[in-house]
Amino acid sequence: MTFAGISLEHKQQVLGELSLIKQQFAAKNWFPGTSGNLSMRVGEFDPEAFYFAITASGKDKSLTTPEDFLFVDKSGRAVETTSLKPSAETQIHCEIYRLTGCGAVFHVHTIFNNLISEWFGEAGAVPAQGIELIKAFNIWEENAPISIPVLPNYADIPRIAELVEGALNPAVPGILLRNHGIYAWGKNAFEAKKHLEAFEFIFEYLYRSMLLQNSAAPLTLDGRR
Ligand SMILES: CSCCC(=O)C(=O)COP(=O)(O)O
Ligand SMILES: [Zn+2]
Repeated sequence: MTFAGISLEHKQQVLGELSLIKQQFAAKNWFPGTSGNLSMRVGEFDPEAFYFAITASGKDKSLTTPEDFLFVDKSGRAVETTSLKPSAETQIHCEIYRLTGCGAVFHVHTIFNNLISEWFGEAGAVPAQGIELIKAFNIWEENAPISIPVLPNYADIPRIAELVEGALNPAVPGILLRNHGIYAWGKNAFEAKKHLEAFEFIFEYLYRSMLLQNSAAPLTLDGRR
């Protein structure tokens, strides 16, 4: 046993899963300039005491090293002796776990999530409707509208973390930070990854559909403008 009765085998299984996902996201160029952070809970969820593995701060996340992750408690404090620093955005992960009881939280910066969060930043939410991939969020209603919250991108992370509770949309497992990136979560790493991929599809779809709507007059039936 290690901290809080968590077995070494369970810790290693979590680190293996996170490491694989980190490599998969890096292959999509989802960690430009050391941005992004990933976490996965270890052990059962208890709002009073939970633990998770999280990426160390400031690392090149396209590399795989023995110093990629560390374990923290519900306050974001390291629970084992380490020289590693947890992600600068650990407080946001803590708040998402506390409020949702989820099993994994993934954060990436992409061009599409930045552009869309900025475009709708003033409104405080991104509206989307009629996009098939909302089924990834377990929304099966035909043509259902969804609303993805956007929080301000304060430099002071605890200031952002305290806004998470008021912004959560129980139907939508994600929150955007304006002109910064997205946090997506799920009951486990598989689900959090599925949700993140669906969000990124939706952002690219919205971006391209806005471009199309603003492009030149539609073609006539014979292909001329
Ligand atoms: C280099 S991007 C600025 C920090 C950030 O937004 C991020 O996602 C990465 O921070 P971390 O401390 O998790 O490496
Ligand atoms: Zn970030």
